Order: sequence, then structure tokens, then C-alpha cells
Amino acid sequence: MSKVTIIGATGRLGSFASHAISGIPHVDEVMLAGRPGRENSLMALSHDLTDSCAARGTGTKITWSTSPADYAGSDVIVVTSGVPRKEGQDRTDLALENARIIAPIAEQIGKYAPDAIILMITNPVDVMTAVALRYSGMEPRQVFGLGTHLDSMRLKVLIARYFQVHVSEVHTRIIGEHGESMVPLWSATTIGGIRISNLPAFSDLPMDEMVDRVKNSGSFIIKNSGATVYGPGDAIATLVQTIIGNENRILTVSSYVRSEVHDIGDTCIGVPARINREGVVPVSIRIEDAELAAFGASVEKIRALTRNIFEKMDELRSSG
Ligand SMILES: NC(=O)c1ccc[n+]([C@@H]2O[C@H](COP(=O)([O-])OP(=O)(O)OC[C@H]3O[C@@H](n4cnc5c(N)ncnc54)[C@H](O)[C@@H]3O)[C@@H](O)[C@H]2O)c1
Ligand SMILES: O=C(O)C[C@H](O)C(=O)O
Repeated sequence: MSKVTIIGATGRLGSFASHAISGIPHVDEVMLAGRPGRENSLMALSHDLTDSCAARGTGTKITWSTSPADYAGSDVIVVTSGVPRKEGQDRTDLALENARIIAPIAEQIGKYAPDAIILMITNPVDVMTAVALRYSGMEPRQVFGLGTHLDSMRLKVLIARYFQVHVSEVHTRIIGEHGESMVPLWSATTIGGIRISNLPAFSDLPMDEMVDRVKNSGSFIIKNSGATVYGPGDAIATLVQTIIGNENRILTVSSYVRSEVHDIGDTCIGVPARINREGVVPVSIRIEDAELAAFGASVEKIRALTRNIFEKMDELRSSG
């Protein structure tokens, strides 16, 4: 029996992610969680998703709750609660506002579902992953974020189109911040198993344009349609399936890094990590000098922002 809880289920991303998760094999229960006052909205969504499961011919049970005590028994808890950025904002602008929302939610998860695995989505996702880790009191392997998985998928599609190959032929990774300082790992990019730099067309590859497009993808979608929903929603479902199916895939997610990348770490940030039913563990890797310098800068940026947010949260809590 597997239970997946989505906290923030009434939001634009939360509701689509709930739909995507309800179609994963071996997920028996999807619990839609939200704040008191959202009962009608949660109930209506549960009816709609129950109809969807009936139409798909699956027997997934859809439940809902506004009580954190009902997090109990969850195998995975996906957190999408919080404010999204508006046109012109950077994800980091949301850090303190969303930390104030995520900290109490993480405390409740630590209290009622201490054996669950938390998948953090709220932005800025690397900092919110650290907030969830700190306030839940859970182990680093149990708390991870969507990180640069979606960015890696966005780059993969651009590379596949450029080389006119099926996306499954392309393997690539973006590590670091889910944001401006993200770092594409061209040294770990292959097409049909061949290192991309060994292909003659590599010298003409518009790498900077591709990475800029990935960096601007979220803001473009938000500006023109209000929110990013289907890309992150299906990416969330992939990660949940990887855990529930104990798949041992290596995906690029935000995870607490100690020293796995050339001894740089002590922060939550996007790195390749092995994901299974036990949780998420970063994989030790070696990367090229230029990539390492860029990753080091990204780690420093996120570590400083995270410390700053922790200090502000401590001040807010000590002043009552
Ligand atoms: N990591 C990623 O790749 C990624 C992708 C898309 C969205 N996001 C992030 O996910 C979050 C949600 O985005 P959305 O488009 O669904 O937003 P939304 O406004 O549609 O939904 C927000 C949800 O959070 C809840 N919420 C808001 N304030 C709250 C509070 N004070 N306490 C408890 N719950 C609260 C709302 O009830 C709602 O369920 C944003 O932070 C957004 O940036 C991250
Ligand atoms: O860009 C955003 O703010 C949403 C999300 O992080 C995304 O990349 O789609």
C-alpha cells in the first residue's frame, strides 16, 4: 500500500501534480492536503480526480484533509504550498515569504509522518528544501527538492531537436541552483551514448542560447499563461514514481550535499542523486574545471541565501 500526500493541492501546480500522481502504478491513495478554509475546494478536487480515476479505469483512492495529523502513513509528501513569482520577479525574491509558510508545514510533517520522504517544490526550491530539512528534523536522505531536474529536461529537449534525434537518445544534466546560476554539464552530455563534444556538430552548437532559453523558460510561461503547471507536474510524478517503484534512477534534484562534488557542499542544491524507496543520496562526481568554478559560485550563492533566511527566521521566532 502506498500513500502520497500533496500539500498545496488546491494550487495550480498542486492540482495538476495530484492528477499526474493519481495515475502512477502502485500508488493506492492520493491525499489532497490544504489549509483550514479550503475544505470545499479540496472536496471538489477529490471528486473530480475520483472521476478521472474512474475514467482511466484505475482504483486509486482520492482523499482530502485539512488536518496535519492525516499526513500519518504517507510514503511521499509533495509540498507545493506557497506563493509563486509574478512577472519580473526572481524566484529568490520569494525566499522569506515562502520560508514562513514552509517551516510550520515541515514541522508538522516531522511530527506526524517522520518516516515519509518529502519532495519540495515551492520556490526558491533549493532554499525551501533546506528549510524543510531544518524544520522537519528529518534525515537528509528523506528531504529533497525538484531542483534542476526540470531544467535538465528542458535542455534535453532542445538538444534532441537540434540534433534531430529522439529525446531518449540524449542524456544531459544541469546542476546547481534552480535559477540564474544553474550550470549545464556538457561534460556529462551524450547523444546515442557518444559524448557530445566528440560529435563534429558540437563546435556549432548554440550552447549559450540553449542555456538562456532554459533559464528563461519559467518566466516566459508565467508571463504568457500565468503559471508553469504541466512540465513541473509531470516531473513531480516521475520523481514520485522513482521512489514508489524503488527504481534507483539517478536524477538531478536538490539534495543536501556534503562533499560529493569535489568536496564542495554544506547546502541543498541540484546534483545527480540516486533515488529509491529509502530516499535520495547524492552521487559522488568529478566535473571539468570551468563547470566546477561555476558550480562553486552557485553553491556559495545558495548557501549564503539559505543562511540569511535561517537567521531571519530565528529573529522572527525569537521576537514571537
Ligand atoms: N520547483 C519548480 O520547478 C516549480 C515549478 C512550478 C511552481 N513552483 C512553485 O510552487 C509554488 C506553487 O505554485 P502555484 O503556481 O501552484 O501557486 P498557486 O498560487 O496556484 O498555489 C499556491 C498553493 O499554496 C497555498 N498557500 C498559499 N499561501 C499559503 C499559506 N500562507 N499557507 C499555506 N498554504 C498556502 C495555496 O492555498 C495554494 O494551494 C510556488 O512557490 C511556485 O514558485 C515550483
Ligand atoms: O519559473 C518559475 O517560477 C516556476 C518554476 O520554477 C519553473 O521553472 O517552471
